[in-house]
Amino acid sequence: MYQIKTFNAISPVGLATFTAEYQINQKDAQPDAYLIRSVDLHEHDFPRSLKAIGRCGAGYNNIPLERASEQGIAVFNTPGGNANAVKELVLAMMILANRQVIAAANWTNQVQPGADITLEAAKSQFNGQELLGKRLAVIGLGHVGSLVANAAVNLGMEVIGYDPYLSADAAWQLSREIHRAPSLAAVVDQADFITVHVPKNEETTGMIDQELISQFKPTAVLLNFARHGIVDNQAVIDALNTKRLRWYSTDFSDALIHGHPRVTILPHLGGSTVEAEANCARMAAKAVMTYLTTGNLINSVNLPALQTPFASPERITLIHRNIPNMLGQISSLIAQHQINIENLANRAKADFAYTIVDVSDFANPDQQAALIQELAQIPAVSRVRLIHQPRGGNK
Ligand SMILES: NC(=O)c1ccc[n+]([C@@H]2O[C@H](COP(=O)([O-])OP(=O)(O)OC[C@H]3O[C@@H](n4cnc5c(N)ncnc54)[C@H](O)[C@@H]3O)[C@@H](O)[C@H]2O)c1
Ligand SMILES: O=C(O)[C@H](O)COP(=O)(O)O
Repeated sequence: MYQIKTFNAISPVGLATFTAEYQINQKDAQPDAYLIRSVDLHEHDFPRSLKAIGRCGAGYNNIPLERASEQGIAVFNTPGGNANAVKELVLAMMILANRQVIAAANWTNQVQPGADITLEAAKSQFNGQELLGKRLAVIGLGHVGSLVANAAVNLGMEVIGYDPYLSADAAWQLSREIHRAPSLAAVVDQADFITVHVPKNEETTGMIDQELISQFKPTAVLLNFARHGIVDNQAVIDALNTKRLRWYSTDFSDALIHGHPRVTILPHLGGSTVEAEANCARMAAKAVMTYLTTGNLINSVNLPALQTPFASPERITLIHRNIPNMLGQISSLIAQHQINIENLANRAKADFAYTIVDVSDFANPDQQAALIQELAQIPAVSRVRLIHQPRGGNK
């Protein structure tokens, strides 16, 4: 029986994906895996039993990846699982900003009941503009950015994108009508809307800063539904107050922007739809179950993708540092026990690597335990697991 511990509100549809071999939130259980959303795990101590973290969502800056790898924990996210939900909200926020929807609805609510709110004098203060023909800059053209960009093309907008790391798969998703900018300065030039869809990391923290905002059209609307801190909020407030920016819409609040009349803040709602929450929880549950029962890695963010069918009923998996002679040490220990390697797969991702070794049968349980212990003692190995091929197929 595997033990799953959840943090945050995880969709019941996703939790129902777990089969009978899994218990969820059992009291006093040693968790094999966490299922989480945005809970901040940077100060959290991982129990030794923990082998996997499934992040039901896209962003994983709430998880200490280096420490997870060092402690032999595979971390998974759910790429694209909530992208449509974010796309729809970003489109809504562009329309809200351009049609003064919130201000007009608030005004209507506070006039005397029965007053003629359709009078020209009253309604002309809420005159808006259309999206058709306006220029949208999309920074980051991954799962969310590409959907926003394509939808904006379909709404008749002129779309220009910037993504220096665009994958070939992501490029295939993009409408051919989307222009590609060579730099941040070029993408924001003359844009009516600028929307940011990059992960938060060292490079992207503060990427929308005072200098970049000074190159916006003063009538531009800025949208940040990616992460707090990617946009420099002080620079936004300065630009709004000096009429260098028209509007800021974001999913992330702080004291600097709170209550500003030309800022719309939502309580991190981008991925909060029934459909997106179910998609993400289902994807995370599947990745965690696959990893626990087969050792195969799908959608891991700290370890490489590695999937291989069982070549024999016994499989050893190892998470280790990506340094020379790891495979030499692993295979010679296995050979010392007169055990044959039926298949070996290895792949690295940055400082860590993952190895799957399918081996011939052990002579007895003692030999099995001895080998696993010896492998775990190799310096730079952070986790060794022995997995028996699941019944009912070669997954
Ligand atoms: N508000 C929400 O609820 C919500 C929901 C989903 C995602 N997000 C956030 O949005 C981010 C993007 O989500 P996604 O699913 O599209 O991720 P993704 O990984 O599919 O796409 C991110 C894209 O950003 C690009 N990129 C990385 N660094 C860049 C840089 N310096 N300049 C330009 N482009 C860069 C990458 O090449 C990639 O194509 C997530 O990391 C998460 O933080 C927020
Ligand atoms: O990165 C994400 O997927 C979003 O920010 C959603 O976060 P949430 O799961 O806390 O709503």
